Parts: sequence; C-alpha cells; structure tokens
Amino acid sequence: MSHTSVVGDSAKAVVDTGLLSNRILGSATTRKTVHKFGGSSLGTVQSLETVLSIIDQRVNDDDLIVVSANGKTTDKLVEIIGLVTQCQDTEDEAFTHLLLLIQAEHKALIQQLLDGDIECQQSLVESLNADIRQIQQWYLQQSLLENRNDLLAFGELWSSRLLTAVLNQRGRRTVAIDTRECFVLSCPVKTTLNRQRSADLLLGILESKRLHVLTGFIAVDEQGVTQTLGRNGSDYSATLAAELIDANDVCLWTDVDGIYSADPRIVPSAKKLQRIEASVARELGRLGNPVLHAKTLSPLKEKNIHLHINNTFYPQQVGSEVGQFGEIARQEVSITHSNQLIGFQSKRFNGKLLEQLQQTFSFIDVDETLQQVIISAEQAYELRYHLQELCVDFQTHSMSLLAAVGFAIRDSQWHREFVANIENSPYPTQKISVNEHSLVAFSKSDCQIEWVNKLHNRFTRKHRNIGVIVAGTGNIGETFLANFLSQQQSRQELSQVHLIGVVNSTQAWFDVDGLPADKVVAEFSQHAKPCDINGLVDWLQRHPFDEVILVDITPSETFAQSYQQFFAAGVHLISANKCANTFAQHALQDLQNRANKLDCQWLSNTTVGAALPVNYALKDLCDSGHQIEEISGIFSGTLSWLFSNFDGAKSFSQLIKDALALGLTEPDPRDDLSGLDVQRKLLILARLAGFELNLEDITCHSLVPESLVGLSKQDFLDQSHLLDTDFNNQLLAAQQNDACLRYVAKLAYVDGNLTARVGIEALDNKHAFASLNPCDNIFLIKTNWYQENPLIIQGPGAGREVTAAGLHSDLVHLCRQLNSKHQDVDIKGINS
Ligand SMILES: NC(=O)C1=CN([C@@H]2O[C@H](COP(=O)(O)OP(=O)(O)OC[C@H]3O[C@@H](n4cnc5c(N)ncnc54)[C@H](OP(=O)(O)O)[C@@H]3O)[C@@H](O)[C@H]2O)C=CC1
Ligand SMILES: N[C@@H](CC=O)C(=O)O
Repeated sequence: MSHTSVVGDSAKAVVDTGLLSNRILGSATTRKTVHKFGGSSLGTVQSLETVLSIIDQRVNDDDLIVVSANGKTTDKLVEIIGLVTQCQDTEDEAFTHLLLLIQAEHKALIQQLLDGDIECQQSLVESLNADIRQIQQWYLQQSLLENRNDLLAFGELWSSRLLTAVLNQRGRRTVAIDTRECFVLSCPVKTTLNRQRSADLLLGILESKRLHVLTGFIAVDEQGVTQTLGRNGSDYSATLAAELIDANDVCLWTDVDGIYSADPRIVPSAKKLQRIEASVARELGRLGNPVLHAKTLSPLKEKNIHLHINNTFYPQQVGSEVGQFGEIARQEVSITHSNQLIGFQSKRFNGKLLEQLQQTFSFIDVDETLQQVIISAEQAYELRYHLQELCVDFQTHSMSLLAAVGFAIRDSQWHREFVANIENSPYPTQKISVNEHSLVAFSKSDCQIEWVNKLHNRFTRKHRNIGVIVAGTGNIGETFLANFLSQQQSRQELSQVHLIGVVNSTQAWFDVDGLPADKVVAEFSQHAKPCDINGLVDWLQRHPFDEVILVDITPSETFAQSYQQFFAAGVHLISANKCANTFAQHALQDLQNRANKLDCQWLSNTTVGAALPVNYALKDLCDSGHQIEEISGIFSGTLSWLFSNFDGAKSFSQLIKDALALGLTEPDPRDDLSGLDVQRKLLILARLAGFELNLEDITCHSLVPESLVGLSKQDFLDQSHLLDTDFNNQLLAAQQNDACLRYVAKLAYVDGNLTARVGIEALDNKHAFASLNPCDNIFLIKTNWYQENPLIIQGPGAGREVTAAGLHSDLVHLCRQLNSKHQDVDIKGINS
C-alpha cells in the first residue's frame, strides 16, 4: 500500500481510503473492505492497469477482491446460449465465431498483461483452451443448455485467474477463489445464501497474508450444482462476501461516478449524492435505480456495512456512499423515474394468492383495491409464466413511475408538495403510493423527461448542502464561531449551511455530520487531531458536500500561499487574512484567474474596514464608470483608537496593550504600528480601483523604531515603554498647533501620475479625519464626478464583533450566489 502520510493517524484513514463516513475515524486498523471490479473495469489492458494501480494503492491483504467477467464476456456467453436455444442445428458458424472471439480476446489479455512471463502465459492459455474445448464438447453433445450456468461461470473464472496471475507476477501473493467452493444457495430461485455453511467454507479457504480474488456472479446449490446470481450478480457476491467475512465496507469499482439525485442523462442539473442513507438506497433499488439493486443491498442491512460506488477511471473522485449517517445526509431528496414497468391486473389478485406471489416476486406496488401488481419489465416475463402455470387469468399494461425518494419523506413537508405537484402536472397519474421513504406516482402513460426535470428542480432547489470550514480560532475566529448558530437561524440563505471543520495552526476537528457551532471552541482541544495544511487540502478533496467554503481567519502567509490548492479542490474562500490580496500583482492575478477558471468564489470584504462596505462601494463606483482620483483616510482601527485616546493621560505603550486586549490590533501590534496593515489596505483598495501596483510602491512611515523590530511579540510589549517619550513629544508639538496626530493613508492619481503613501501626520483639529470616534475608520473617495463633495464612508473599522459580522455578511453573499448557481440551470423546453 502506498500512503500519503500527512496528518495524524485518524485523519490519515480518511485520506487513504477516500471514505466519507465518520465511523472509520475510530477503527482504522480493524477495517476490512471487499472491492468489486465490474466488467467495464476489466475489459482492456489499459483498464486492467488502472485496476492494478487501485489495488496497489488501496487494497490490503485482509481485504477481498471480487471480479466480474472481463468486458462483455458474459453478454457473449449469453448470446451463445441464445443461438443454441433458438436454432440449435443451423448456427454452427455463428457459434464457432463467437467462441473463437471470446478465446482470442482472453488470449490477448493474457499475453499483454503477462508480457515477459512465458511460463505463466502458457499455463493460463492452456487452461483457457481446455475450457473452450469443454464448451465445444457440450455443444457437440447438445448438452450446452443443461450446462448453461457452468458455461456462464467461465467468464468470472477466467477473469479471476487472470487478475490473480498478474498480481502474483507483480509481487502480490494472491490466490484465486472459485466461489462455487464456498457460496452455497439455500434457495437458488431467490438466490438466498446458506450463510452459516458459506461462511464456514469461505473462512476455511482464506489463507493468511494472501490477497484473494473471488469470482463474482456464481455459486452452487445445496447439491453442488452451479447457479448464477442474476443480473448484477457480482455486486451481490461482493456484499455477500462482506457479510461473511464481517467487513466494514464494500467498494463497487465501476464506470459511473455514483448515484445521482436523478438520472443525469436526462436531468442536467442532477447532482451526485455522496452519502445515501441505507434505507433510502434500498427504496431507490426497489424502485429500479440502475446502479443500486435491492438484492445487492440486502446483505448489508443487518451489519451496517457501508457500500461505496467509485469510478475506476477517476479513482481520486469521491463517489457515493450508502450507509448510516447523521441528519445532514438524511436531508437529501432524489427523483427517480422508470418507463420499464408492467402492471398486471387480475380478479384473483387478493388474499392468499397475493401473499404467495409477494414471497416470490419483488413487486414495486401491490394494490388489492385495483387488483393490480406492478413489477419491473425484467421480472414480468417470469411472473407471466408463473401465473400461466397457476392458470390465473390476467391482463397486462405498460406502466411508468415518477417518485421522490428521501429519508422519512412521508412525514416531511415534501409529502404535500409532491401531491400538489403531481396533481398540477400533466402526468396522467393512476395512483400515488405513499411509503416511509418514497412518494410514488404511477401512470399508464410514459413519464416524460420534462416532468422528471420539473419535479427534480422543485425538490432539489433548496437542497444544496454547503459545508463551512473555519481556519483560525483566535480573536476573530472565536467570535465568528460564537455567532454562527444565531446567524444560521436568522438567515434563510444559511439554512443548508453546516459547520463541518475547524482548524488552527496545528490541529483540526472535522465532522461531516456537522459540528456543534455553539460548543466548538470550548470542545476543540478535546476532539481536534493533528493536522497541517496538507492534511486540510487532502480532506478538502474528499468531502460529501455540494459546496465547501473555507473561511480564512488566520494571519498566516503560508496559509494564503495554499489558496491555489484550495481552489484546485473546488473550495470557495472568504478571507479576513490580508496576505493573499497583497501578493505581488502577477501572483494575485494568477490566483484570481485560477479561482475563476475553477468556478470558485473568493470574497474578502473584511480585509479593509472590517464590516464597512468600502470594498463594495469602490467596486460599484468603478463599475458605474467613475475614474478614481483619490482614496484617502484613516484605515487602521487600532491607530485610530490609539491616537483618539492618546491625550497624555495614559502612556502610549499602555494604550497599545489596551488595544491588543480589545482585539483591535493584528496578532502582533507592530503590524499596525509599522504601517504594514494600512499599507496593505491601501494596496487592496488601489487594486480594486483598477490600479496595478505592489506593496513596495506605497511609501510607508513606520512607528516602530529599528531597535524594537526584531524582538519577540512579548519582548516588544515589555519594552514598548521605550516609545513613550517620542510620542509624548509628537503629541505636545501637535497640540501647540491646534492639531492632532493621525495615521493617514493617501493614494492620488493626478495627470496620469500615481502616488501612494501611509504615515503619521499632525492634522488640524478641524480636518475631516480629526474628529473620529476612537477606532473609527474613514474612507474618502474622490472621482472625476465626486470632486468638491467626495464620497465618505465612516464607522468602526476593527474589532471582534464588527469583523465577525463582516465575515458573516460575506458568508451570506456567497451562499446566495451558490444557491442561485444551482437554480441557474435552464434547459430550453424543459425547465424554462
Ligand atoms: N482584529 C481585527 O479587527 C481584524 C482582523 N482581521 C484579520 O483577521 C485575522 C485573524 O486575526 P486574529 O483573530 O486577531 O488572530 P489571532 O492571532 O488571534 O488568531 C489567529 C488564528 O489563526 C490560526 N493560525 C495561524 N496560522 C495558521 C495556519 N497556518 N493554519 C491554520 N491556522 C492558523 C491560529 O492558530 P493557533 O491557535 O494554533 O495559533 C489562531 O487560531 C488576521 O489576518 C487579521 O488581519 C481582519 C479584519 C479586522
Ligand atoms: N489591526 C487592524 C484590524 C483590521 O483590519 C486594524 O486595527 O484596523
């Protein structure tokens, strides 16, 4: 196994396996998984190589592998049976052609995959040739139909032999298992397993420190006769094996991305359901979902085994996981439909007969009043045959269904909405069946694509799950988290927003079922696990949410350097951290381009003026055609507070400590006193106004003497009294001139010349910047159209509550955008 080891052990389990449920966090060492590879994953040398790399990276020796037949082998074997059934005497040529084709395809796979290992190649080819001769013999002896199950079994047999040989050749000690040695069916018609006997047999065969490759699809009855497990039988084999060996998980590696909220081939806005509650999955399977089959899911029920549907060809992508989850996953609703149903009606459909039929057939609906049963077209043939044998008269008609499926949907607000929608739709409904997890409308007409789309848009519009991760639990982060719950309760846009992670510089607490926002700070140290930025990036690549927003409330340059990776993981960002916005112009441009390209949003309105709407105003002025000529003012809450309160009564150094305690300053107050924070803010506004410049283009007057620059934060605070004499002198000089001290930022654009500077000034007491409330910011903006009477924005520009409020405002704006992004899907003639 190759691991990407970047975080603590528990989080590593998430990284390594790509599983979404929290339950794996506690039991990383005891987990066993059954991996099943479908025919499309095993059809070509290239796809088999992909499978081999998945096995290399993700499959432990304790795990089991179950394989389908390579490519379309089973279809070809079924075709052979079809030829023989229809025209036994005349189809020699077609039979031979098909058989030779199967032989040639398998031979080619053996030769290419075992290239260089002649001995192993020969042995496999000899076994293959012997099997082909056996089939020819059955054919000549006209006993092929009697041996049809043995014929079909060859597909999985060849596939397991080949994979085993290749794994052995590549150094993985592997054993092939023909499941006819251990899967014993007590009832072949219903494909029910004799669990005890099968478990004893399988556990008896498994060798320690070996990987095992099991044939899917086949088993034997109590008499040892080969039986097949029906359509999608290999998936069923995998879940049976998981039940027998007490595995925790089953991974179905296939050629689809997962389960969608509707058939994505006809509903363009369908979204992948990353976590599906097991009971809901069973209901989807019962209603005919093409990927989830009721039979496959049945062995998982008792033991709470989770099922994963993953795409072999995109193994890094998060697929769908079926299992038991918390509230967030249970809110998902999906729309399913089928036009492949048959309704059977008979006067004799009541009482005992219905009861008996229900034991043999899986009906989608049974209605004694209408004397009707509805069954999939696939099973209709057998039902028809069965009823004829019982001499029951019946009529059939084709039927369709359109259903909403979700956890406890019967008792939810969706119930009334579904009925109202169906009643007002042109879908000519025969009946609506109400079940615990599904609401199903049946009709004798086909269900049209537009009705599926309409219902889907109505039902999934409000269901866009947004996960929020907060980075930084300091001064501002803590207040942001403290207000999270009340914000969520009061803002409709946040109703589907869930706090799923909190990280600081060394640790993280993730929970895909949601964290308790009101307790998260208090309980953080108890639950958090070691995690660095790489661990966070890995986690972000495998989450079960429609969108994830990362709120950066750190002061960290390193964290800002990782924005590229966050965007690459499809994550949206809200920054209070000013570092990324003040990167060199080209680096910032690259970052913004990347975000745009990846359809990621990035808001950072608190980086200047905290919650004051200065960024919005400036952007709006530019959008409306104003040419910015001057941006000036007091941009630092800390420096505003310090100079407003500094009247000689208290020392300047004591005031610095007070500002720090009030949460106004940067984590290190020297970032305020040095002018860096104001310089950054002026740069951010200048760039918003369309000017291209860098930090060093802004002249900066620092208030921190050289001697205090290199000290630790604490040493600086201890020695800050060294500043007092100089500031007292500056204050006296200003007071003597009816002036006050202010730290001013100014950008001017005159006759094509741009100048920008930040520094301390003695301002006349009547100056607009002189009479501010302590901590207030003031922004003065002059444009070609705002000259004598410039735009002024003034108000509190720093502090815990206002900054947290500004971040919440960004969150609401972003969620509004993300929610409307979902509604934007307009398909002419379908939903518009
Ligand atoms: N004060 C204000 O009024 C305003 C502040 N801001 C900005 O808000 C940000 C936060 O300020 P403040 O809350 O005062 O800072 P604090 O120092 O109080 O808190 C910083 C938090 O960030 C965490 N952190 C640091 N580095 C990393 C990292 N690499 N990865 C993950 N987490 C990290 C720290 O973790 P740990 O606990 O492990 O140290 C800590 O939890 C700053 O960027 C500031 O400029 C913006 C507008 C206004
Ligand atoms: N330290 C900053 C905080 C806001 O950005 C300030 O004082 O303005």
